[in-house]
Order: sequence, then structure tokens, then C-alpha cells
Amino acid sequence: MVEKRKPITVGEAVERVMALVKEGTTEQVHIEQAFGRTLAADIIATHPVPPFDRSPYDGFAIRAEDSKGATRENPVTFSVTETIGAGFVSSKKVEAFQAARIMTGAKLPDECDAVVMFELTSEETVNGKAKMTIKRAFQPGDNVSFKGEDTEEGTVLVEKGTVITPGVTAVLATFGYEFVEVARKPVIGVFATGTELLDVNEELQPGKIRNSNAYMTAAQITRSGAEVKILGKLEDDLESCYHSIHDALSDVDMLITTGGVSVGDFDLLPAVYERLGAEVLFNKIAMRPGSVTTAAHLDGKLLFGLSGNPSACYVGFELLVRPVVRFLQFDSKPHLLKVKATLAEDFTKPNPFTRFVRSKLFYEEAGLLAAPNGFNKSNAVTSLAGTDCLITLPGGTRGYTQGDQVDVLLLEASEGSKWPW
Ligand SMILES: Nc1nc2c(c(=O)[nH]1)N[C@H]1C(S)=C(S)[C@@H](COP(=O)(O)OP(=O)(O)OC[C@H]3O[C@@H](n4cnc5c(N)ncnc54)[C@H](O)[C@@H]3O)O[C@H]1N2
Ligand code: MOO
Ligand SMILES: [Mg+2]
Repeated sequence: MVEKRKPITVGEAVERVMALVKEGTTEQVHIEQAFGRTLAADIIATHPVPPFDRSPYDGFAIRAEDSKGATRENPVTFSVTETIGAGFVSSKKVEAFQAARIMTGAKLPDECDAVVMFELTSEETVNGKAKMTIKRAFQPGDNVSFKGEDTEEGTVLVEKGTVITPGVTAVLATFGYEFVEVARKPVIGVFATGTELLDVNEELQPGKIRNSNAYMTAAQITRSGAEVKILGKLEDDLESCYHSIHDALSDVDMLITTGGVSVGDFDLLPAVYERLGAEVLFNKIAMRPGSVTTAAHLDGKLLFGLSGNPSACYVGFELLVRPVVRFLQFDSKPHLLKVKATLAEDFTKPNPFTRFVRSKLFYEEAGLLAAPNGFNKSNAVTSLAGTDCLITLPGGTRGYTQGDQVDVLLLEASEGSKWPW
């Protein structure tokens, strides 16, 4: 008699896994390697930006009071004291009716409080002395880029757990972070199990298929922010499976296997877990695809037995492994982002289990639409190529029709959700 497994809800399965995850660890990386990593500490402004009052234009720095009453009919002329390029500071005091030639980004002389751009001035040389004339008045503060106008010292600019984007990188450089404290990426090993598996460079043979799961899962691991170790494929043989998995565990933080978790004669993962002495957290989830998704733990390490069926493997990773990686990256929203979308076509298949339909999002004026993306069985592989979201249909319903509002989990969003279940 085949063993009868008791399905638990997706939320319960995710909870059991997350309950075992400890706080992430950190490391320092050079700013040039920081892109895409996750901040392990808040970034606080260590000085105001800009750090001094500066000119936003190429022009003349003046004392606004001297320009009072300047008009087309009554222009006001200033003597030019010197030229201040960006990176330099004034060397001469700007007195009444004097102006300093100043370039964009240069620090304003202390006595000046306005800048006149070149286009609004006329210049001449009188007796060898540079003069500048304006035909309108300026107020204190006109055309000044003020100290601290971008940010004040002490402001929390980017929070721990944020992925380092090009914009975050600019902030890091602004405040002198040559080295950045980031979350250490967990190393996740991947074994694909199955005697039917060929390598990616092998010709097809009768009864065999190429191993797509290992590469797909590796890409998902990378997308989630972890480091991948592709460990190869394993034959459906208990001895070699056990030894390979046992030995690999010491080299990784987590281990993923694909295939061999159902109830077939050559589904050996349940026996491997038993022989390892690993505690199985669950081996059946009330979801489709991926109902056979299994998780176990041994000596503080998680082992994920993802389904061999490609779509089920894909979904199992995104729902159960991704949040672990994100949590270890200090992400306060480690789960897939859940949004509402309009179902773009009928999906009438009833199912007792929660269904995760591989789908594609469309952005229209009326809002978000989601359409199932082709062949949608658990063993589908080609429909994964165009998948960017999972339509989530609760089990126990009679099916859904076009126009229904449905929950959608986004696979490519830069932000996740706290708890979508
Ligand atoms: N009697 C029952 N049979 C099955 C049940 C069940 O409840 N009772 N569950 C079905 C469901 S649901 C799924 S999902 C699959 C899960 O199977 P396994 O996780 O044990 O995976 P395998 O048997 O090893 O392979 C399944 C399928 O996937 C192909 N595969 C495996 N590895 C790869 C790979 N690396 N790349 C591409 N394709 C792969 C494999 O050739 C099989 O076709 O079990 C059902 N059966
Ligand atoms: O786990 Mo299977 O993918 O439910 O279809
Ligand atoms: Mg099987």
C-alpha cells in the first residue's frame, strides 16, 4: 500500500520553513561589487548634501542687495573679482557692486547670496578691468543650490534590507562608502535526480530527457539573491543518492533536490531523508502544481525536495525557497508581491487545491490583466519561458471566468510582500 500523505496549506508549509530560518549574516564588499547585493545596515547621511551653498549655473555670484532697482532702463554694473571653478573656493572678498565669475558646482563666496546666469548679463572690459551688467533685480537665494537642500545630516536614506540599485550606489559613493556591509549570500546546492536525465549538451535518446530543472532552479536561486552550486545529476539509486547528498551538505547552506519526492518506486528522497536522520517538515501541500514539494531539516540546514515536474519545481522554489533567501538578505517583505488583476480569459478547471497558474501580466489603461500562459500542466516546461506571475486561485471553487478579479503573485517585482497567505 502506498503511503497516504496529509496535505497542509501553503501558508502552513511556508510558516514551518520560515520558523527554522535564523538571522542572516553579513560581509563587506567593495562598492564596485555592491550592485545587486542587499544592504545589511541603514545608510544614514553623514553630512548635508550639498555640503556647502553652491552655484547651479555658470554665471556670476552677487550680493542680491546690490541688484536692487536694476531695470532695462537703469542697469547695474559690477566689477568682476575673480573666476571660481568647481572644486575651488573664493580667494577675494566680494564687496558692494562686485561679482565673482562662478561655475556650476562651485562654492558660493560667503558674502554672496544670489547667482546670475551668463545669459542674463552683458560683459565688457573697461581700462583692463572686467565688468558685468544686469538689467533686473535678484532676491537673496535666487539660483542658489543650498547646503542640505538634497538631504540633511542624520537622515536615514536607505534602509537595511534594500537591494543595491544604481541609485543606492550613488548614495553610497556620496557618503564615502568604499566598502559596504551587505548580507552574505547563502550558498544553495542543486542536485537533479532521475536516471532519465541527460546533460544539456547530450543528444536525445529513447526514454530520456534533458535536465532542465537544475539550470532553471540555478537561475531562480540567482534571481532570489543567493549563490548557486550546481552539483550535477543523480541516478535513481539509493546508495549513491544518499552519499552524494550527505557529502554535499557540508559545502552548502541549503540543499535543493529536484525529482524523486513522490510515491514512485524510484522516488528515493523520502528514504534519503530517513537515512540522513533529517526531520521532514511536510511532504504534501494543498497546491497545484507542486503538491509533492517536501522540506526537511538536518543540523540547522534546510533541504528542499522540489518536484521533478518543471512547473511544479518552479512554483515550489518561488513559494518556499525564495522567502528564505530574501529573509536571510534582511528583506522585511520576503514573499512574492501579491496584487489584484483582472483575469484575461476563462479558467474553468475546478480543483480542490490552491492553484498557481503560470501567467503573464499585461498593463492596460483600465489596470492590470493577467492571462494564463499556455500549456498549464504540472509537467509543462515551455510555458515557463513567458511566465512573469502566478495567478493564485483558491481551491474548492468551480473555476473562474474572464473579468474576475484574482490574486496574482509577481515574480519579477523589486519589492515583495510581508505575508501573502
Ligand atoms: N501515484 C501517484 N503518482 C504521482 C503523484 C501522486 O500523488 N501519486 N504525484 C504526481 C505529482 S503531482 C507530481 S508533481 C509528480 C512528482 O514527481 P517527483 O517529484 O517524484 O519527480 P520525478 O518522478 O523524479 O519526475 C517527475 C517528472 O519530472 C521529470 N523530471 C524530473 N527531473 C527533471 C529535470 N531535472 N528536468 C526536467 N524534467 C525532469 C521526470 O522525467 C518526470 O516526467 O509525481 C506525480 N505522480
Ligand atoms: O505536485 Mo504535482 O505538480 O501537484 O502536480
Ligand atoms: Mg516521481
